[in-house]
Amino acid sequence: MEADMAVAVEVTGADSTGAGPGPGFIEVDAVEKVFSVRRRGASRLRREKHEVRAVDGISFRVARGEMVGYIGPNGAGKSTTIKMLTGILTPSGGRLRVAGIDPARERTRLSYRIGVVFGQRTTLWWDLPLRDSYRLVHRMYRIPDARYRENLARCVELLDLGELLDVPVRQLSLGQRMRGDIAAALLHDPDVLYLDEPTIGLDVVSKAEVREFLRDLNAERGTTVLLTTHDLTDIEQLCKRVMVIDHGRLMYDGELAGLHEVGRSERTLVVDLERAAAPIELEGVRVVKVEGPRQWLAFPASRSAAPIVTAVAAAYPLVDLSVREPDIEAVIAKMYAGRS
Ligand SMILES: Nc1ncnc2c1ncn2[C@@H]1O[C@H](COP(=O)(O)OP(=O)(O)OP(=O)(O)O)[C@@H](O)[C@H]1O
Repeated sequence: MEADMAVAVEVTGADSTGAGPGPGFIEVDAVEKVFSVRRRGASRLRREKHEVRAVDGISFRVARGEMVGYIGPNGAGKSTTIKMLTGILTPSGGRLRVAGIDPARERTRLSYRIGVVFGQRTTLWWDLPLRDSYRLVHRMYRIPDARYRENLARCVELLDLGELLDVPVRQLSLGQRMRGDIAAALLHDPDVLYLDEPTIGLDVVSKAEVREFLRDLNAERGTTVLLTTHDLTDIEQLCKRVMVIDHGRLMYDGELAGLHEVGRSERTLVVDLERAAAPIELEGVRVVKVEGPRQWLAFPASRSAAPIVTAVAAAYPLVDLSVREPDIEAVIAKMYAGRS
């Protein structure tokens, strides 16, 4: 990890974020998950046993009513963490509690307190109309009739499901199905909602609708939300706090603004030259990309862009230029690049 990224690994203290050693609604202490896999070894004949440390000693606290983003690249360990928090997987080490319940030991009891939405899979019955799926959820969770009716009416209104209740799930669009899935996860009034890629594949309008609903749910009901996503706009619009996991380890736990802070270490000057040229060589400037006559020059954010612009303009005929602040994706990509 680069020196200027050091701030990224500082884990915030116990306070409004719920992080740190104090009690939390979700408590994760030095949790590990090691998978044993068999792969073909050098001999190609025998399969050798390997260990995959999917989650490698993670600790965090989430306070009741918090909405926290849980992000990281593919294979970082996000789903494995969520599966342990639902009780589907048993940790290899460490301690977990959700609403005071040990998920692996009391999975059924926990299921009444949590809701889970996987963006890439549906928990609804494919051939049944939405309404029938909800009736099954009603029975499965033994939701009192009045509460069920009230919750269903609220979800139908806020998620705009009225016209869809009698449509078989397989005929719903992805966005409609996602709204249907979110409703199914909330009919039993869970205290905690785990969302795994809730906006994946949705169009801009559907994404906005899902985000608005989640924001209202959190504000009105105080539902604790742990949100896994590759879409950082989800995080920007929903979560003050974000945790970044990579190679099974927590790399960052803090305010989203902190990630921007990290990113401010470097800015980019984009120059359009009159014609293509070799990468520009200037002290303290790094050429990150060249595309025909356009070059991207990264420089420390603490430096002014003016002398760089002057130097480039003196050496090359310039057509256009702009200075770009890093976006959050670039910041996170940089964090990962720094680690590897
Ligand atoms: N059942 C399993 N058996 C063996 N290895 C597994 C198993 N489940 C996950 N892994 C491995 O553990 C690591 C973490 O996987 P995980 O699915 O938790 O990552 P992720 O962050 O959710 O990734 P993605 O964003 O791609 O869903 C990966 O190397 C994965 O291959």
